[in-house]
Amino acid sequence: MTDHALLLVNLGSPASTQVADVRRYLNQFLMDPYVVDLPWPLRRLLVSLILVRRPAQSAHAYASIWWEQGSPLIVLSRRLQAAMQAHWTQGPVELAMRYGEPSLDSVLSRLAAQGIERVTLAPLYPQFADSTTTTVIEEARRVVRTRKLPIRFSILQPFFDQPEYLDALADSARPYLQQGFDHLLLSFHGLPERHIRKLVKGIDPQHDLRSASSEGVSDEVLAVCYRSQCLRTAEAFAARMGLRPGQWSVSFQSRLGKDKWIEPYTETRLDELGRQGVKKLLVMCPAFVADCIETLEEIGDRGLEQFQAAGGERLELVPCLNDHPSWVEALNQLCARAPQQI
Ligand SMILES: C=CC1=C(C)c2cc3[nH]c(cc4nc(cc5[nH]c(cc1n2)c(C)c5CCC(=O)O)C(CCC(=O)O)=C4C)c(C)c3C=C
Ligand SMILES: [Fe+2]
Ligand SMILES: [Fe+2]
Repeated sequence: MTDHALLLVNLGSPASTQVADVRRYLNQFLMDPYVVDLPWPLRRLLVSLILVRRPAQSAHAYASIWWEQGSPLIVLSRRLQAAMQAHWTQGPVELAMRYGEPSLDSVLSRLAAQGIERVTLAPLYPQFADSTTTTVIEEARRVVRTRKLPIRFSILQPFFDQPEYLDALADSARPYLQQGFDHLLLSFHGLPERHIRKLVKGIDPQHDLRSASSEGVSDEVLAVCYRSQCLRTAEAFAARMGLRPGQWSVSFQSRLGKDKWIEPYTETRLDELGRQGVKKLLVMCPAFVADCIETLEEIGDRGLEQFQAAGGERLELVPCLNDHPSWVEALNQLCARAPQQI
């Protein structure tokens, strides 16, 4: 059978580091109601305000990490796509981005024109959030509906606690941990607390968004609570690596706007760790499967400066899974058991 495609989907990047391209990308990204979850008039107003200064700042940041072949996120995702093709024998392996190019619309239309009727859709996010997983699935469904494409989906489920993903994380990080370190910080992308509260309120309105551990969280809450899923990933990783309590901690990065985001903030932890006398800090970012502006610039550049200003000496960024062979194998196994949608 060669008519069953695998479609990897990541977030996407601006077309270039030009301010106009960054503004176009940020506008598409932030006007997504799953990302800025306000009614349209308020969303339009808030995003327009963000677009006054942010595009120039972000363009500068993108320019500092951009590669000759393009955005690291896209280049690394292409490498993963190429590596996956050797494992996925049921049909083509394609890559789409939720924002920017290649769009879900263009890739799904091309697959349908080639006669592909089954697609395993793989949102490349280990932990579930409406602003990442849900928006990919809904956009893919919208394209199929509006273009009347004869495509049926299987969908890769969030894999934050799956042994294949955790083993791949352990394999890719092990050489860095073996070199020795004073502390390991697992920095996940943040999320406004409101995004989680609205999902858990019908299940457990008292769910604690400050807890230090995912222990005792019910399966129902765990299924929708991004923060608990991040904690669960970190705890399982620490157990696999035999880390002692106090040797590692979790934080959340990339806060945007004035809303309350999930804590502790990575910025705060970098200051604390530097002041507490940590000299060699390892940072890994398990919410990202590919290195991107958030890992390379926010942690690798700005995070390092901040850590050193607080008294730290070395900050080593553990690369994301990218196209690590263990991850390629793991992703193939996870995708092979993705449930078919009705
Ligand atoms: C890993 C999961 C991610 C979640 C959850 C997420 C939520 C989220 N992000 C923003 C705002 C921005 N994120 C930006 C970059 C970015 N975000 C993710 C992943 C998640 N985002 C990735 C992989 C990237 C990198 C893109 C790249 O091209 O390298 C940016 C753009 C960069 C910048 O200007 O800082 C913004 C803005 C919100 C508001 C949000 C949840 C509500
Ligand atoms: Fe983001
Ligand atoms: Fe960021």
